[in-house]
Amino acid sequence: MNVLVTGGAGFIGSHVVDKLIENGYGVIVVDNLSSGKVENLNRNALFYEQSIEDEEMMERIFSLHRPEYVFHLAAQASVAISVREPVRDAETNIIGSLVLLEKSIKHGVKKFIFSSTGGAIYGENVKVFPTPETETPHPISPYGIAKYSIEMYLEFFAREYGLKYTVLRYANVYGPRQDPYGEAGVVAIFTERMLRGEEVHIFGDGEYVRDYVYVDDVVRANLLAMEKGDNEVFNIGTGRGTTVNQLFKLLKEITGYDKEPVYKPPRKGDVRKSILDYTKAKEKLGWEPKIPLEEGLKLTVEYFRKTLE
Ligand SMILES: O=c1ccn([C@@H]2O[C@H](COP(=O)(O)OP(=O)(O)O[C@H]3O[C@H](CO)[C@H](O)[C@H](O)[C@H]3O)[C@@H](O)[C@H]2O)c(=O)[nH]1
Repeated sequence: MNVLVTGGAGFIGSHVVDKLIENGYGVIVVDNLSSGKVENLNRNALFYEQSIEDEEMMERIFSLHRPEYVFHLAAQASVAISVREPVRDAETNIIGSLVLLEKSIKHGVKKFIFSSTGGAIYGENVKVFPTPETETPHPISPYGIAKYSIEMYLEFFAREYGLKYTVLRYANVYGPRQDPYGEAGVVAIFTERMLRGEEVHIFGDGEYVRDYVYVDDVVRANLLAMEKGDNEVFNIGTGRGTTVNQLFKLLKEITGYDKEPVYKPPRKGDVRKSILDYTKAKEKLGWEPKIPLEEGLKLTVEYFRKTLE
């Protein structure tokens, strides 16, 4: 059976591809390598270096390979870039997603599994932690706005054309292959800098709380969504909050880093706290996180050590 993974050369997408191939699926990857890397690509996947906005090419790929499932992970993934360049963000995250949705309907895709954001969708005025899906989204960045728009488009396409979908709202995903050079992905950034013996910067007082979820757990949620959770939205997080200061300490111990952090002014637009309630995913997808933070960080450090050798 053929499945399509957009963003399959990226951090999370490439892990989804690996698992699908391990399970015997024929995997077609569409990735324009804007942030994805060829090294991440599974050699048993069929690869198109292609932007999802390219309607003609998407038509060709869908009619040639007839994917039964679409895992949509291609995105302009930086919140900061979305603030600076909302048009570019919308071209990929809104228009690109719409092209895929149209093709999915036209070619009879069985299910569309959409990677959304838990971190950027609920906004600043949340009162309940861990936050459940019943909290009304109030995205405060073009990135969050685009992700939420696609969630609403999915609802529309389901009602109007019977498209089946599942939305997965991720917490802060970390693990092997996360890019340590971007502006986001604090675990990758800290790990790389500590292993190189470089300065580590903490923005603000370091008391900003996030919910860090290991990439393998996120992959499992994607595969479970093939069978379950039709036309529903799920938080994929751990329900556990960790401050940047705590994260620094944990990684310092694992890597053997011997310097103190350097505190910098707070980063614009950072929410103080984000923790996701995953009760619904547990009940309806049979999903729960399996890798505790300490273990996931060890696995991540091991990976980064190897890439530096
Ligand atoms: O060098 C750094 C980098 C980050 N941070 C802090 O670490 C925390 C986490 O920052 P990230 O950039 O890793 O992630 P965000 O919480 O900003 O999350 C955003 O980036 C994520 C990427 O990992 C996801 O895309 C998520 O949906 C989106 O909201 C923040 O308090 C940030 O200020 C530092 O102190 N120093």
